[in-house]
Amino acid sequence: MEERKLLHSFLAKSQKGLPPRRMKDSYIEVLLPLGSQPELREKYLTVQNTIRFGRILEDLDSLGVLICYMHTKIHSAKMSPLSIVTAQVDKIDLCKTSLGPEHDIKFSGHVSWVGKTSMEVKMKMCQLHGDEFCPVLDATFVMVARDSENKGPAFVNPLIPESPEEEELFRQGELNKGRRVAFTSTSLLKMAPSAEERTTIHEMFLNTLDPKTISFRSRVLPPKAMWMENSKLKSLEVCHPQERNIFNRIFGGFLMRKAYELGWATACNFGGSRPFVIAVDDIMFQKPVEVGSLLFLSSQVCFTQDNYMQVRVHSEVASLQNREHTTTNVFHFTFMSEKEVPLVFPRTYGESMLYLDGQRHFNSMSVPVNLRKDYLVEP
Ligand SMILES: CCCCCCCCCC(=O)SCCNC(=O)CCNC(=O)[C@H](O)C(C)(C)COP(=O)(O)OP(=O)(O)OC[C@H]1O[C@@H](n2cnc3c(N)ncnc32)[C@H](O)[C@@H]1OP(=O)(O)O
Repeated sequence: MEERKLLHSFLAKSQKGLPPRRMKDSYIEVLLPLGSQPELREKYLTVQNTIRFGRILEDLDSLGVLICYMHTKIHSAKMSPLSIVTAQVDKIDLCKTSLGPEHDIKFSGHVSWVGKTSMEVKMKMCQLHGDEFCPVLDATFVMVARDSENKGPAFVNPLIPESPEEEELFRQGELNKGRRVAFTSTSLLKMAPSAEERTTIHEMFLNTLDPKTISFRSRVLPPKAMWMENSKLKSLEVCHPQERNIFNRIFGGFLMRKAYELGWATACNFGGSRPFVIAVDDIMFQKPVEVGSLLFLSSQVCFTQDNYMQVRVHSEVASLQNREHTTTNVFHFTFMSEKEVPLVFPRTYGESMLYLDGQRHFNSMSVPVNLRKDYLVEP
C-alpha cells in the first residue's frame, strides 16, 4: 500500500483529461485449457464430473477487473494508479449447454459503457465442442474505479462507440443504469408492494389459515408446501489473508463462490434433487470485506414456481473484536430442479416481502423460463 500511495500523481483531475478509448481497446480473450491441461481440472471439478460454477464466478470477477485495467491503461506508467472494485453483478444468464470438464473454455469481454467513475463490462464464456466454441453464459458486471489507496472515487477514460452495434451496446448500458436506479427506488425496503403483489400475499395467507378454526392465528401448510423459515441454511467463513485481493480486501469472487455454494446447497435441500443454476442477478457489493473478518452467510428459498427456485443469500461481517454485524452483499440465484419443487410459504410480513422480492427477481430473467431445460452447471 505504501507503494500505491506514490501513484496518486497519475490520477486524472477530470474525465476530460483522459484519452477516450474504444471497445476494442479493452477486448480480451482468455483461454482456460481444461481440455488440453488436465491437471487444471481438479480445481474446477464437481463430484458429478461437471464444472464448479463457483469457480467460474471467481474467474469472471478477475476477468472483469482485468478488462477495466485494459480500458484505463496508462501506457507511460508501470502500475495503474486505479483500484478497480466490483460494485455489482448485474446479470449472468446461462445458455442451454452442458459444461463438461474435458473441454477448453474461452472467456472474452470488453467495457460496454462508462459513467464518470464506473464501467459496465460485458463478458462471454464459450466451451469447445468439436472444432467450435459454443456459448455457455453471458455476464454483465459493473466495476468502480477508486484512487490508488481505494479511499475515494477516480475518473475513468471516456468510451467512444465506433459502429451502430457498439452504439446500441452503449445505449443499453445507459438503460441498464436507469433500470438499476428504478429497481432500487421501487425496492420493498422503500415502497409498499403493488396492488397485485398485495393480493398475491393475501391469497397465500388465506391459503394457510386452518379452516377448522375461525382464527387468523392458526396456520397450516397446504399440501406440497414448506414454510420459508424452514428452507434456511447458514454458514460462517473466517476471511483468511489467502483470500485477499490486490487491495488487501477480501476477493469478491471468493465471496460469490461461498454464497453460491451455500445457495446451491439450500436449493438442493429444499428441492430434494440436483439443482442447476440458470441465472444470477443483482449482486451488490455494498461494503468491502476486511481480511480477518467473520463472514456470516444466510441463505433461503424465497420464491418457487414449477421446477424453479429463487434463492437469496445474505452476507454480513463482524470483526473478532467488534460484535456489530454489517451487511456486505445480497446475492440472488435462480435454480432449476430436476423435478417439481414444493411451494414456499411466507409466515411473517417480512418473509412476504422476501417472497415478492424473489418473484421480482425471477420475473426479471431475460430468457423465457420454458427454454431452460438440460443444464449441467453445479457448485
Ligand atoms: C489484474 C486482474 C486481476 C485482479 C483480480 C482482483 C479482483 C479484485 C476485485 C475485487 O475483489 S473487489 C472486492 C469486491 N467489491 C468490493 O469490496 C466493493 C465494495 N463496495 C464499495 O467499496 C462501494 O460500495 C463502491 C466503491 C462500489 C461504491 O461506493 P459509493 O457508493 O461510495 O460510490 P459513489 O456514490 O461514489 O459512486 C461511484 C460510482 O459507482 C457507481 N455505483 C455505486 N454503487 C453501484 C452499484 N451497486 N451498482 C452500479 N454502480 C454503482 C455510481 O453510480 C458511481 O458511478 P459514476 O461515477 O460513473 O456515476
